[in-house]
Amino acid sequence: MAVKLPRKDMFDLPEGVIYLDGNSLGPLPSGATERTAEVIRDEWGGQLIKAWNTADWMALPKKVGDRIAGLIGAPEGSVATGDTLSIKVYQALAAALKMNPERRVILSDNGNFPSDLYMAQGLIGTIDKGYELRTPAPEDVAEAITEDVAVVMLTQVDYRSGRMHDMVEITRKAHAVGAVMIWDLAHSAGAVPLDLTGSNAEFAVGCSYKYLNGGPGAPAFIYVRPDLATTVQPALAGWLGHEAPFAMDPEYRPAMSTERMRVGTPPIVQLSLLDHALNVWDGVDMTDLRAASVALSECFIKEVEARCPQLTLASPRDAKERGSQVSFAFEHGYAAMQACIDRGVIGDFRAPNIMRFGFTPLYLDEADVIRAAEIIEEVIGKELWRDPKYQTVSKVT
Ligand SMILES: Cc1ncc(COP(=O)(O)O)c(C=O)c1O
Ligand SMILES: Nc1c(O)cccc1C(=O)C[C@H](N)C(=O)O
Repeated sequence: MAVKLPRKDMFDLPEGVIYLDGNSLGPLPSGATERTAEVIRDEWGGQLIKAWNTADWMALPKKVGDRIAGLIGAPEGSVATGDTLSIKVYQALAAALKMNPERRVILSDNGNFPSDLYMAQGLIGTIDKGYELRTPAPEDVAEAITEDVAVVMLTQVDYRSGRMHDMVEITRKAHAVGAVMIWDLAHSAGAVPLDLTGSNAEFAVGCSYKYLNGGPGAPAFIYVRPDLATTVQPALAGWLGHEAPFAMDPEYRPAMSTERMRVGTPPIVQLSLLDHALNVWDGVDMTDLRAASVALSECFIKEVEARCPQLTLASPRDAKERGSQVSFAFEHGYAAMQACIDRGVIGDFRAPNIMRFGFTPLYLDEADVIRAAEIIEEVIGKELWRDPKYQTVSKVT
């Protein structure tokens, strides 16, 4: 049975904070501290190296991958976890290029997260076979899927604007010209309903520290379409992707499953925390979540636009074209965001002028959104952002 949203009691949020940054780093799920302490004390401390077997640590990446699969419309056994998202982007891209050896074009868009583009640039430099990375504007991507494209690699929900690509339609276009499709779901997993199986995409990747609330540095995931799981060639051929890691075979023989996308030792403490964090999704219907996310975002846009004519909506106005975040452009966005944070409304800033707010119906309701809009109105209307203390830009924005 679907549970009612929000589930605020399932998170340990600080008093007096309206958290609109779960799209960058999800908050601490209740009980996660205790679960993590238990893993450290009882499993690592008490069982030492035996815990790989006695606590079944080695099975944890797959267990967590199966739970994530359930949230992204993928079958059991199709998702491997570990490493960072940047690494998983590299792995997916390297494998995808091998599937299309005659072509030399990687198509992405110029709104993609820089690390995805850097990974492509780095890989191209390493292979050194004349590959080209094309990055048209997001709205021109569909048109740019031409017969010379080897791989289309896109982030479904744009990290800055929240603009959402049509996963089914773009994948269909990619396949129509014989290109391989990779989706980065960093800003989608746990934010919008997904049907990876239905999309027919070959690969998807994502992180678990945003809407999945796995904590800073939580492991990433990679989906491989099941029919490719035993043929895809992992470029990062680590020992834990080997069919029999403890055979200590000097020859690499990939596992006959998606587990071949594993590389090295899994981060057990962080995976255990993520496994615990995923409990909040039990019984959540993603259609209900989406409906609540749209309602919160629409309410926020309406309230902020009515109160702050100085801000310009930088996200699509049509909810169908947006993920679960809303961005506003404002020349003094950095300072204004610091002033909001000081008053308990936590969003973030993305250069050059974007104030970014994430909507996570697991722990937000309409009253939070209206209160946040009131505080933003105060900051903008009274020009509180002019205070000199908000002008120094921190290392992490
Ligand atoms: C779309 C997207 N891709 C890649 C990354 C990089 O992820 P990581 O730092 O985990 O490698 C991020 C976030 O930082 C992201 O939002
Ligand atoms: N991964 C991050 C980090 O290590 C520090 C600060 C922010 C992040 C983020 O995830 C940024 C995020 N991908 C974004 O959309 O901007």
